Amino acid sequence: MSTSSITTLVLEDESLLFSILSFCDDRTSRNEVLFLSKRFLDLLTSEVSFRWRLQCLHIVHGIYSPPTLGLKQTWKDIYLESYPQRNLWSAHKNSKSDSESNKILACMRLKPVLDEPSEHQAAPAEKIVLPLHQRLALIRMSQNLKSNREALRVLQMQGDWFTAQWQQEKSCNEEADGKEITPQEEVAGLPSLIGGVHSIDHENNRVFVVDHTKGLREFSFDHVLPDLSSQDMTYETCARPLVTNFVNGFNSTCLAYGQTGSGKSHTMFGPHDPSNELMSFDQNSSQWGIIPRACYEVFQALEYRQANVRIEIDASVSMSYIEIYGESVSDLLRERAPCGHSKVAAQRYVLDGEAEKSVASFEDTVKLLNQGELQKRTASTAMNERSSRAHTLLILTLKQRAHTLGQVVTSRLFLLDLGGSENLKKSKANTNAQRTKEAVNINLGLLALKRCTAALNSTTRGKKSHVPYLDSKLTMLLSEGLGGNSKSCVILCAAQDPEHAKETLDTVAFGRAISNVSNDRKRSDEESMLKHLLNDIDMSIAKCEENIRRNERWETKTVKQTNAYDEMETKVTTLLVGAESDRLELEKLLRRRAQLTGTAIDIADAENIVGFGNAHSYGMGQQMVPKNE
Ligand SMILES: Nc1ncnc2c1ncn2[C@@H]1O[C@H](COP(=O)(O)OP(=O)(O)OP(=O)(O)O)[C@@H](O)[C@H]1O
Repeated sequence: MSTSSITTLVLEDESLLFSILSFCDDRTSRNEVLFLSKRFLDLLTSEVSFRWRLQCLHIVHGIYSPPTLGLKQTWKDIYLESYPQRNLWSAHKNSKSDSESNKILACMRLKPVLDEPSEHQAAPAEKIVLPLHQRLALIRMSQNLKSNREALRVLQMQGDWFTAQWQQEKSCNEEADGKEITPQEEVAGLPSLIGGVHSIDHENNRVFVVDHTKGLREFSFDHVLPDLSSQDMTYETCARPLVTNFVNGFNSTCLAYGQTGSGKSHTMFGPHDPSNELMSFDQNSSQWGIIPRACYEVFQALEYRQANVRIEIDASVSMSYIEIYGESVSDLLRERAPCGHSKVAAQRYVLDGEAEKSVASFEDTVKLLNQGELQKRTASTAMNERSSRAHTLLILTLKQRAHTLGQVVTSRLFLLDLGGSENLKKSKANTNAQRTKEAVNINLGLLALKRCTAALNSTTRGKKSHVPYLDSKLTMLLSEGLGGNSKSCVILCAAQDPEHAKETLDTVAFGRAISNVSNDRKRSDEESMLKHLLNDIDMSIAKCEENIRRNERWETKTVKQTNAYDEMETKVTTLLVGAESDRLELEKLLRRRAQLTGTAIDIADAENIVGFGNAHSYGMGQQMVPKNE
């Protein structure tokens, strides 16, 4: 019997063995069957069996599952996640598999500490004195102690807190020198820690960071990768579930966040070879980053499916490779040509798939990746020899049509290498106008990203807050991955070195905020990717209209002026006032909506849109026909 038929048997009729039992009449054979059934049941709950079941789901139902396991993953976990999706490709739809809320995964990857200080390293960090309660917490954690009392005893034994010995030494020194110890000297004498990553608890995925202002702080993530995690482990843990999701017809987003030089490009693309500008994906595949690995796996999965899977699914892949530099979005596959016919319409051009190039194999994607690589803005700074000077977004689009389903299912995989947040002094970008402009553009995009994350986590009067996706091109393009309909993972890249403590703390704090955001994972079918953005604008328009209705009122003014015959006359003018700022906001939103939908309205044409020229309901500062007194 083949593996797939065994698995089908296992899946579809687990009670078969029990039916066999009921047929056994003599005692010996009954015992034998009981023994066999126990072994069979052991097998059923073993990891091997779950692997078989996944194979069966793939072959019979066309549900793709990864070929290998990630960090702390089991086949059972993957099976339990995949099984509810078994009707994805059938005409009979399972609503649970079609829409599901899931939180954004946050994974932390720490750059290994350099043995020798590099020439780009900043000044050494100051020492930080921790408050007593944090110091006790640290001892409790490192020595697995249950109470503060036990931790205090350890601290006293270590003799490095306010022990009798320390107090004695202090007073002796004071007497000998005949002078009082200043508060600064007192602090210097206390046990202290240097800032940065203090320790990592891999078992429970926790990171402890020491910061100047806040002392010791603890952060928990979905995964904290080991210090020397390989590219392979990073991919398996952070990106492979997203690729699986993408092949099964859902949108996925993976982005690398962190300060400059913390390893984002290393994680997303792989190490850069200075002797060869082009990435050589045919060699040294162990060093490939997430992007080449994801492209490779997608084509492998499609090939396997074509050869082995019973459901017939036609699939085509295309790729866009985009650079976001401030408010301009350019196409790396078209020699950095601006996307769209205007700056404002750029994101529409990208989200509508107009920057896509079709790719038939992994080799095709490598060619395009290399083409884009040559166009990227990179430069040497004091923090990174080859620093990305813009945000880079790669979008894989997969269009699939299962013969059983009829309709086309479109899924997108967004892979983003964000520009690094940068302290201008540290990176010495402030000495060069161009570098400064680049850093400011990067930081502005990241700031907008943080604002969106904060809004996604907050509520006003029990309702979800407005998310300012429209504040920057970066957040507009990322709206699917942040609070949209995509399965998302953020890789938090950070340096462990003490001089980067503040930036590391900033990265982990962002990670904590983003990991509280939930996305509503849905199949996008042929829906426009813009729907999400448009919904957001429509909500804002509705809010503005409500404010206008509530606050706007007619105000009558008496104005004295000379008429055409040089005579003084008094005119009564009636104006709509009270919602001027909402009116301006409404105008802005209507413009944005028009740009996104491609209906290039001129605001003069907006007369027909509610709120413009409709004096009964709104009428922006409209003057009524003056009446002579
Ligand atoms: N996990 C790692 N293992 C080994 N080397 C690493 C790792 N992470 C980063 N590096 C090295 O550190 C240097 C800086 O990394 P990288 O260029 O990826 O940083 P970045 O975060 O993309 O910076 P920027 O935002 O300035 O572009 C590179 O030489 C890279 O090879």
